Amino acid sequence: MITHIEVILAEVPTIRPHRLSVATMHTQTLVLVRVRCADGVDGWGEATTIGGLNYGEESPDSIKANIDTHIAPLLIGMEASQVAKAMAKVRKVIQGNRFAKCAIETALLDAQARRLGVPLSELLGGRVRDALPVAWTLASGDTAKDIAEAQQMLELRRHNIFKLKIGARPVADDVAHVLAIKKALGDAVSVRVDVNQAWSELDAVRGIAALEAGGIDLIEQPVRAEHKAAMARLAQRYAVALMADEALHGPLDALDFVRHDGADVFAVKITQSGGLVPAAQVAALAQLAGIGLYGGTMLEGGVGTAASAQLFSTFGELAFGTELFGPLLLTQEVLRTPLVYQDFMLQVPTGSGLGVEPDMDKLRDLRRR
Ligand SMILES: O=C(O)C[C@H]1C=CC(=O)O1
Ligand SMILES: [Mn+2]
Repeated sequence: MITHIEVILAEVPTIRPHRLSVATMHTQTLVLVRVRCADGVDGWGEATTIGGLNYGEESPDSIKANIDTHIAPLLIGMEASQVAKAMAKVRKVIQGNRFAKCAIETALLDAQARRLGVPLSELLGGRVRDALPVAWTLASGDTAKDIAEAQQMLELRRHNIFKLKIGARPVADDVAHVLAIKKALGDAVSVRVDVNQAWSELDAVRGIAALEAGGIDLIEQPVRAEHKAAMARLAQRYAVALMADEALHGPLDALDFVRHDGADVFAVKITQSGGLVPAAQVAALAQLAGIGLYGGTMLEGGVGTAASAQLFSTFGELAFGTELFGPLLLTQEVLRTPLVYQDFMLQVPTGSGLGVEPDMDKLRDLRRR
């Protein structure tokens, strides 16, 4: 039986300012959810987002308030091992709140997988890969600093895929910044961009043409999420891969993209999709339709990153890799044993459930009071 649900907000400084077109991050507010059950098993989930309300319509504060006030009371007293029944109740009664739903579903699945003594991936169809390629995001705001950071990552053999955050400056300045980095890093390195919705369709026509000619591999969410028709026109116009991110809020959006040939690649995010199970449906639609897959992040800490890794390990096709580097952007580790990044890959945890344990002493120090 589910007995307690607790939401912990923990403030963790980033290793450097992280500049997106919608926000500059100096700290990340981790949103952690702990579900406790009468049989003594605990489950953990994460609902971390970016930039308060700058990126999406749920903030750390709204997630905590809505779980505490509206979602937890629905679940207390329900059978903890019947995860699908519990989530069906939440999805029937609660509108929106995808991040909150994701954290709750993750925690229930973590607890159930621990009970069964299997990694969470085995409740999601089963893992077909034990390690995931991981991109690093260059977002210092300075071309020379970004090049030095990328070269350091290559030397450490931590990342050989780089995503550049653009869209805050004029298109020509951004293009010059990206192509200078691509030129410095060379052909063996994959360079991608994330515009985070900042361009008009006309900006995008000009920007994408220049980036494609300069050897950039992937263009993420160039136009506003609502402008799906513009995204489809761009995807059909250019050979370079176009990826949907903010426009993808779960399986129904994925179906819409499939129907309209609206994107070449999907950034699958467990929080944006509303949970691990709907995120698996997004991926299934992509695979059936021949759309490429990329494992996205909301810059979660170790709990959410492990949850995403458990799901992404089940993807048969993962042509564009993942960006599960969230814990590496933070100055503090919140797991008792950190996730392992080596040889350009994240090792998928092998223990039962998520395969990670939050460090309660650390969380006590970092939690917002
Ligand atoms: O993809 C996003 O829009 C969000 C995020 C992922 C990596 C990063 O640096 O920001
Ligand atoms: Mn993105």
